[in-house]
Amino acid sequence: MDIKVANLHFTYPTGVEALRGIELKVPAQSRVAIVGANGSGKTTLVKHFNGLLRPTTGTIHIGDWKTSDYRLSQLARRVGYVFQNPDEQLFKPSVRQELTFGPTNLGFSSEQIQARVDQALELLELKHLAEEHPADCSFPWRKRIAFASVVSMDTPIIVLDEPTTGQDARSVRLFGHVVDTLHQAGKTVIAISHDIEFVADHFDRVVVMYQGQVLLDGTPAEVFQQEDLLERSLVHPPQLARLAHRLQLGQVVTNPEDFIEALANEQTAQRGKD
Ligand SMILES: Nc1ncnc2c1ncn2[C@@H]1O[C@H](COP(=O)(O)OP(=O)(O)OP(=O)(O)O)[C@@H](O)[C@H]1O
Repeated sequence: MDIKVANLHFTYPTGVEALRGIELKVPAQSRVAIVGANGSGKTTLVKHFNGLLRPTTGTIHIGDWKTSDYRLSQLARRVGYVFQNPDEQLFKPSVRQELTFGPTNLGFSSEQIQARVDQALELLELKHLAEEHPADCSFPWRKRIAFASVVSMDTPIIVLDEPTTGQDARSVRLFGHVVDTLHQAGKTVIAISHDIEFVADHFDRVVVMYQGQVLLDGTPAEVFQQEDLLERSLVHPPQLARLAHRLQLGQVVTNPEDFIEALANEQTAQRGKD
């Protein structure tokens, strides 16, 4: 299901002009990371996708739905939103009930609900906590529960706001695996993230925001070579990309395999010159 944002402006009641003319098209089954400095408008933008915020001017289409024509509860069928702070999201007395709430509200049959809840518990490795109260779990686990409670809704689009904050390396790897699995299942995953290695490893497209506008939009390789513009938006390319740049390897690399290949190519080229 495509997302189309046209000339989106949003001003908070306080007068802060948070979005200033956003144009964005996200085709179905995309993996898009939104990066940028604090206050650049990332959260304000994604909150428009599921109707948590409504445009001051401009339009958003989710598939054939213009969001301004639909209620929040209707948009929840198409866009699942995982809050940055899980405590804004979790309110049920057990993890299982938390995961059951969304699909129940969407009107799935009890068998479908059971299947979705079991899949989400399995995918996010939460089975052992199914009967626990979310409030008794630590912050990283509450974030994981919040993530699972949106996965269980089985929406075609999932938005993650800073998913890896506070997570250890193992959980970051798991979250990356979940992003890849959702993508393979045909879903669009959009993540706001300051974790640039996570972005480089699991997303095909990077949108850089700056002062309420889209500053850069492209593949990780295209975006990470724009060092000057990234500097302005306080985004640091992944360490490997910076190292490759310092070594003048002549291409943008974001993973170890590409780095080794680029280094080997460079050495071969050097030997050819000697
Ligand atoms: N509820 C609000 N009321 C008034 N102004 C707000 C509100 N939420 C955000 N803002 C302002 O809108 C601008 C964009 O904020 P937003 O949270 O969208 O940025 P962000 O890029 O997501 O930042 P962060 O990385 O810190 O989450 C900022 O100037 C922020 O102070």
